[in-house]
Amino acid sequence: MATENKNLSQHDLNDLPDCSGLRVGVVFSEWNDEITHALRDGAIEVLKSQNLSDHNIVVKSVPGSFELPLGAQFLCEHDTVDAVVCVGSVIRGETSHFEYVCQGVAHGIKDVSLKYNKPVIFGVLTDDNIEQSRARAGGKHGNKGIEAAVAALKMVALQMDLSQSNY
Ligand SMILES: Nc1c(NC[C@H](O)[C@H](O)[C@H](O)CO)[nH]c(=O)[nH]c1=O
Ligand SMILES: CC(=O)[C@@H](O)COP(=O)(O)O
Repeated sequence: MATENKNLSQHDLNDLPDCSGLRVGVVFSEWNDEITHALRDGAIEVLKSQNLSDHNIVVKSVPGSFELPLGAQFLCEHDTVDAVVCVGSVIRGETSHFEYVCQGVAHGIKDVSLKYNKPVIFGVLTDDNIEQSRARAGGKHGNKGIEAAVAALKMVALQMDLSQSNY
């Protein structure tokens, strides 16, 4: 569903189980920090709204979006997080570097998620210009950081449900 004219950050978390015992990492990149800080803060807002303690929201930064997968892997390797939310902002420049960064971070995040068998969420904006980014980091199209944190909690709930079911 295209984002155009839609706020995709509207969500219903009422069907989530108690999240107060969860520990979730938020890894954000420093490139385009006007955008990434808004995404980061939106993600943290969701986690706090679901009663995660400040101690259990592990916030780390990396230089750029290309480093998000390794930052997430560091957390999975050295911490007991139940999920990791990765947020970044990649904005197209003059060269094909944009394509390589976007592909690398998308595949990298997916790979870490599967390697550690836990939700590692792709909350990375891949925009043609800063206006598109602003619209998706708290503007008319919502906040992709919120969406990413919602996805993380829903995937943890799914994993916990299936691990406890006696099928
Ligand atoms: N141009 C953007 C970058 N570029 C930097 C890379 O992400 C990476 O840090 C560098 O290639 C060293 O490995 N990163 C963003 O997050 N956003 C951009 O728009
Ligand atoms: C996504 C990027 O790395 C890009 O913003 C860098 O800009 P340029 O392609 O003009 O070097």
